[in-house]
This record gives sequence, C-alpha cells and structure tokens, in this order.
Amino acid sequence: MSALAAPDPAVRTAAAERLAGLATPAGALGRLGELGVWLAATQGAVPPPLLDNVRLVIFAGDHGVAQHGVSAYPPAITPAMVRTFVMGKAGVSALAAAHGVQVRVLDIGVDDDLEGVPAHVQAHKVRRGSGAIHVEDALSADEAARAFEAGRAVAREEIAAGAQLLLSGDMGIGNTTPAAAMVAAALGLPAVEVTGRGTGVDDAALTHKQVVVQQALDRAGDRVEDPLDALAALSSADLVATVGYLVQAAESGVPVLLDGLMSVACALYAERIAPGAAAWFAAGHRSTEPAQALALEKLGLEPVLDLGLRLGEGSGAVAAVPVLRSAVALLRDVALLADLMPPE
Ligand SMILES: Cc1cc2ncn([C@H]3O[C@H](COP(=O)(O)O)[C@@H](O)[C@H]3O)c2cc1C
Ligand SMILES: O=C(O)c1cccnc1
Repeated sequence: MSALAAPDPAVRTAAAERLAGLATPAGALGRLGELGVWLAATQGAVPPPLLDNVRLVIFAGDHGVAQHGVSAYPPAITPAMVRTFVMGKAGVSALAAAHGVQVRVLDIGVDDDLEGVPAHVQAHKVRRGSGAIHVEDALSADEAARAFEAGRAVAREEIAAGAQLLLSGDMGIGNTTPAAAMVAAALGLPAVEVTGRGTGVDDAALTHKQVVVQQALDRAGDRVEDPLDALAALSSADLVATVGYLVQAAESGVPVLLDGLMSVACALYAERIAPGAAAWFAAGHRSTEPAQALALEKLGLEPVLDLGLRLGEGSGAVAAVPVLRSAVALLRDVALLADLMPPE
C-alpha cells in the first residue's frame, strides 16, 4: 500500500499553539498536553470534541499452539470468555461500563461453534482455530486475505456507527505465542528476547515456549520478509483481522488506542503494510510482555499507563480512556493566559 496521510498537520499546529497559550506554565501539562494535540489532529478540530463515542472490538480466536504447553490455561477458556464478554462480566466489561466504552466481541477463529451465542458475534468467522505455528502455517493465503478483509469491514462498521476513537482487544488462549513470533519476525530478533510468561507460565514452560517460538520462526524462514506471508505463517485468523482493523482505521483517519501485546504486535504489521498508520495509534498501556515493549519502541509509541497489567481483552486501552478525555477537557475548558492579562 502507498503511505497513508498523517493526522492533519495544520490542526496539529493550531492545537499546539492553543496548548502553549493556556493559562498554565509552559509545558506544565506534560503528556496530557501532547495527547490533546494528537487528539485534535486526529479529530481534525481545535479544541477536539468530547470523546463520547469510543468503541472497543475484541477479536477472539483459538491457536493450535495452545495445545502444546505454552499457556498456563486450557483452550476451553476462549469460548467461555467469549460468552462472558457477551454477558458483560469480563474484566474489560467492568472497565468499559465504568468509562462509557462500547464493547463488541467477534468470533473470528474460535475452535467451538458457540451455540446459543448471538449470530452477529460470528458474522465474520474465518475458521475454527488457527494452525499450530511451530509445525504448520497458521492460515492459508486465502484465509489470511479473508481475515484481513473481515477486520477492515469491522472497522468500517464501527466508523459508520460514529466511532471517534477505536480500541482493539484480543481473546484467545495461547495468543501470546504467535504475537511474540510476529514481533520477533518483524524486528529480526531471536525467540529468547521476545517470549514472555503470558498468563503466567512457570520457568520450565517459559523455556519450552521459547523453543516453540524459535521453531515457528525457523519454519517460516525468509517468508517473514513479506508482512502478509509472515502473518499467514505465524499469526492467526483473529490477529490478521486485528491488523486489517488497524489498517482500515488509519486509512479512514480514525485514531486507535492500542492495548497490550496482541494489539501492539498487530500495529507493527499495520505499519509494515500501510506505512504511516502508526501516526494514528496511541498506546494505552505498557504490559509486562517483553515483545510489547520492543514493538512499542519500534513504533515510537510511549504508553499512557504502566500498571503492570497483563490481561489483554483491550483492558489496558479502556483504562487509558479517562486520561485521553482529561487531555481533551484541558484543551477545551482552560482559559487562554492572554485573555486573563490586562492589555499592556
Ligand atoms: C480467564 C482468562 C481471561 C483472559 N482474558 C484475557 N486473557 C489473555 O490471556 C491469553 C493469552 O495468554 P497465554 O498466551 O498465556 O494463553 C489470551 O486469551 C488473552 O486475551 C485471558 C486469559 C484467561 C485465562
Ligand atoms: O500483554 C498482554 O496484553 C497480555 C499478556 C498476558 C496475557 N494476555 C495479554
């Protein structure tokens, strides 16, 4: 794809001028000031509008590799959590209810037919489970293309519903393994430098997980040089859909607040596929996974929060929404110093 347009530079300049003119000491608003300027540029208005239409999509899927000792939890948790999101009782559901964020969960590749779950949850399903990446490709080229288009379609649907800010979340036992492989492949790093404990595997399982990630990288070989080939080899239907969602948001000029490892790994690929996309992304939080920190650094993103969260689901992004709203409030509601001072 050709390079994407950046958030409006003229609006960015006007927002930076407004920030500099507020009745606060220069620079006193720190990152809140920077976030306000970014939000103004991405919304195309100074001051930026109130963020009252913030929408999270949770992409759910299973991973063949989860049956090979890489997670502290069994794959049966994935469909159980999809049902929990539908009921509004997951960790992210509580945060989203507290902060007025709309949540949508989508089964892109769960290895279960999710009987009784509303049909719209499965409207974009690509397949049941994705391949165990250390022994086979996650997806065929055709499945990867379909997952990418599904993610794009979902972003268009959310934008049509008025989204001012999109969030991306994940659900899938074992997904920190493909996400670590994706980051290693994009950054040219060995498995030992990217692999983390995910849901909390012990030392022996961490060593095994590193071996599995390295096997996946060795198996993919030179194919990692092309981002779409790398995704088919090393990711999953739900993660490719997330990449498509991020690319479409950036292409449509709608900003995205990223979450933890899966979200940020997908953002790396969105930037590889659509250079310039990262200018539309902010990082909600720093997770405990080493690959997330490495991917954030590559993208030049500084996370808003650092709470030691390692949940996924979009929880770290939702937790950061009040900080973004604070940034908007300051640019909207603080007087200009020039208006307070008598003319000379
Ligand atoms: C009850 C439960 C709820 C979750 N919500 C998100 N995750 C997170 O943990 C998983 C990734 O970690 P790993 O690669 O170690 O399996 C993903 O499902 C992710 O969304 C959860 C995990 C569990 C167990
Ligand atoms: O970094 C994350 O987002 C993460 C870490 C562990 C488990 N689930 C998600």
